[in-house]
Amino acid sequence: MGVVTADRLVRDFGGGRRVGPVAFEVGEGEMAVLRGGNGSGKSTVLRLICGEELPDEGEVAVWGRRPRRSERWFRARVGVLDDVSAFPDLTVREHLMLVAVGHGLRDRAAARTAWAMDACRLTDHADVSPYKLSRGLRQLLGIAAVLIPEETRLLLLDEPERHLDARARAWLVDTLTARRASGTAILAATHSPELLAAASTTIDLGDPG
Ligand SMILES: Nc1ncnc2c1ncn2[C@@H]1O[C@H](COP(=O)(O)OP(=O)(O)OP(=O)(O)O)[C@@H](O)[C@H]1O
Repeated sequence: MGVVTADRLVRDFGGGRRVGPVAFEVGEGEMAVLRGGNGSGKSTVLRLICGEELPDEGEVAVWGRRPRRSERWFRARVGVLDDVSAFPDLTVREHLMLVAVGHGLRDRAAARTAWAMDACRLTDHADVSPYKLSRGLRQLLGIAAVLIPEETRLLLLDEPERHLDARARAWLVDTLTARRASGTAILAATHSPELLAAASTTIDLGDPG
């Protein structure tokens, strides 16, 4: 069974704005990328896979079940990176601790948080508000939060490379490749040539013109 199965998915916003049909499967240890011009539907497909939107045609399944991001079962297994939002009165460290504790890491939460801050170049910014970070560092905070839970078996990433410099983009590819090697499935919407080159599968949504 694939981790993600999308069967003839269509999302119709009306007025000729229609995404799909698109069909694909992502299996364990695969890194699939959604490629396409601006407005081609990459973010929409990711929202369909999260269950944040429902398809107008076709079907989507995650481990054979209808996805619902609001369900605990889904959140325990699936890491989702989209627009990074934060609590203004919590520090970077406190955000990541919240994620770690929320994912049941308890006595390992502090160590895992320290690991994620180090991996994502956030250690020097541990005690500041996310809103004081540069856009690239705030993006790295979102990536750190997605990487913290170790039990996550599927990562859904909407333009993870956004605002990252060349060094961080190279690090991102290495990190996702390592995560993949441990069996995690990855589906990313991207414009990044580095991620496109590293992917095992490319899902092309074309160019809406
Ligand atoms: N909530 C919505 N209501 C109406 N139209 C929408 C909505 N969300 C997306 N669309 C339309 O669906 C199409 C696909 O948008 P989407 O954001 O999925 O594209 P994308 O490939 O992620 O683009 P980009 O590369 O610019 O981020 C666009 O025409 C967009 O205007």
